[in-house]
Amino acid sequence: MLAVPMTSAGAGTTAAKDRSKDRPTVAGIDSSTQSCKVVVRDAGTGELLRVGRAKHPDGTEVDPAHWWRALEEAVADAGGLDDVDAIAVGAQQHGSVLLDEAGEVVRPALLWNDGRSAEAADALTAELGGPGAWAEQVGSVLVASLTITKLRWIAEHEPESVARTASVCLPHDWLTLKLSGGARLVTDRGDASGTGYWSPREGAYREDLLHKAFGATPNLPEVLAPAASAGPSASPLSRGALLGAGTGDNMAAALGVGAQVGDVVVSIGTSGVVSVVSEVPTHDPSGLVAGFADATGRYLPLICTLNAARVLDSAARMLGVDHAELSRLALSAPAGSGGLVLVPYLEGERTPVRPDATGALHGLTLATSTPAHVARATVEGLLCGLADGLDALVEQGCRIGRVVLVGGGARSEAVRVLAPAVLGRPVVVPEPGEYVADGAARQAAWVLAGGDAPPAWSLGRSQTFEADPTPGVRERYAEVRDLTATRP
Ligand SMILES: Nc1ncnc2c1ncn2[C@@H]1O[C@H](COP(=O)(O)OP(=O)(O)O)[C@@H](O)[C@H]1O
Ligand SMILES: O=C(CO)[C@@H](O)[C@H](O)COP(=O)(O)O
Repeated sequence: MLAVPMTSAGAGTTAAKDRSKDRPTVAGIDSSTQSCKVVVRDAGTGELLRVGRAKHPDGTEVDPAHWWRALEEAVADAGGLDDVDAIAVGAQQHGSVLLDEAGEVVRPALLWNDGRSAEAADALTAELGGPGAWAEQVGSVLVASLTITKLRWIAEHEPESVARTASVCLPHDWLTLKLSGGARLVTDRGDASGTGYWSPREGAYREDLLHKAFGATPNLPEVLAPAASAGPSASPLSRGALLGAGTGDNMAAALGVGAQVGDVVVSIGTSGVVSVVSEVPTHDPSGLVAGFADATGRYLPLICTLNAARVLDSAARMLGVDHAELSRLALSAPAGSGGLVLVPYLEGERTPVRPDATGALHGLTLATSTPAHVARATVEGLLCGLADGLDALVEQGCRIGRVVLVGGGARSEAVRVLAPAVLGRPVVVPEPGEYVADGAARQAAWVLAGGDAPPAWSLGRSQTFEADPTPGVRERYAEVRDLTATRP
C-alpha cells in the first residue's frame, strides 16, 4: 500500500482551528510552475485539515515577487497558518534566483522551461570534455533546464547582473529565505542536485564548475540534512513555525506519495516526469536520465519532458472542448488512433533534447481527421514520451517496482485508463491531491518528530489501473517522433 494521506478537502476549506495543543499541525507549500498550493495537515496522522491555491503568472522568466504574492494568497485561501508548528516548501526545480548584497532580487528568475540557455548548455558541455564528464561529475548531462546553464547565459548577456550578484539560489530556497525573515539561505540535497554545480555522489558543491559558468563564485545556500530545521519562521505568515529545508517539487512528490526504493512516480504537471527512488546514484552519459538526489538521503534518477499537462490543455483548446470531453473523445477512438500520432514538442523538448522542435500530427487521413482521433493521439503521444522515459530508467539499471501517477494531468480519465496500456505496466493512481505540497508537509512533520525516516502517515485510497499493453502505439510513435519541423 502507498503511504498516501486519506482525506481530501476542497480549495479554501476552512476547518476550525480548534485542535488541542497535543496535536501539532504542519504546512506544506508547492510553488510549482503554474500555481502555488498550500496544505495544512495533522503532523501525527497526516489528516488533511485545509488547502489553499493561487495562480502564478505565465512565462518562463518570472520575478520571484510573484511567487511570494501567490504564496500569501494561497495561505489566505487555506485559512492562514497561525496554528502551524512547522512548514516546508517544495518548488519547481532549477530556476535561477540571483540576490544582491542586500538580499534583493537582481533580475527575474529564468525558469526550468526557459530554453534560451540551450547554446550555453552545449558550450559548457564541450568545455568540460563532453556529456560523459558532466554525468560523471554532477550526475546529469547539461540541458537548458539546469541552473548552471542559465548562469552562463546571464554571464554572457548581462555582465552587469553578475557584478551585482552576491548569492544564487533556487525558487524553494528563496521562499524559505523569505519565510525566515531573510535570516537563513538554505537548500536541500534534492534541489541542489538540479543545479549542475552540486555533486550527488560527493554530497558537495562544485564551486569550480559554478565559477566556470558564471565567472564568479557567489554565495550558495547551505545544504541541510533531510530532517534538519532552518530555524523558526520570522514571517508574519507563519511566525514561530519551524522551517524545514524544503526541496524540489519532484523530490517532494516522491515524499508525498510515500515512494519507497523502486517506486516510480509519473507526474503529469507542466512538466512530464518519470522518477524512481534509488539507493544508488546514476550517471547517464546519454543525458536522458538526470542523476538527482531525493529528499530522504537517497537518489531520484529522473527524466523530465517539457510538454505534459499543457499538451492536454492545448488539445482541448484546439478542439473547443473541456478536459472531461477531451477525455471522453479520446476513449471513444481506437487504440493507436488509426495511425494518427501527435508528437507533443509544443515548447521544444528537453528529453529527448530537441530545444528547437515543434509539435506535429502525423498520419492524417480522411478517417483519422476527427476530434476523437486527435484527442486519442494527444493522450497517447504524451504517454509515449513518458514511456520512453521509463525505458531509460530501466536501461540505467534502476530497480522498477510500482508506477504511481500524479499531477494535474492525472485528473484526466483518459490518461488514467491509457497509461497502463502505453507504459506496459499497472499504474497506481492515488485520489486527486496536492502531492508536492503533501511531501513538503511530511518533511515539516519529520522536522518536528525527528528520527531516521519521515513519519508514517495514514494510508490513502488509491486505484490500480491495468490494461493489455499496446506496443504498436509506441512503435508507431517511434517511427515519427523525430519528424518534426523546427521553430520558424
Ligand atoms: N481534468 C484534467 N484533465 C487534464 N488536465 C488537467 C485536468 N485538471 C487540471 N489539468 C491540468 O493540469 C495542469 C496543472 O497541473 P499541476 O500538476 O498542478 O501543474 P504544476 O505543478 O506544474 O503547476 C494544468 O495544465 C491543468 O490544465
Ligand atoms: O525541471 C523539472 C525537473 O527537472 C520540472 O519538473 C520542474 O521541477 C517543474 O515542475 P512542475 O511545475 O511541472 O511540477
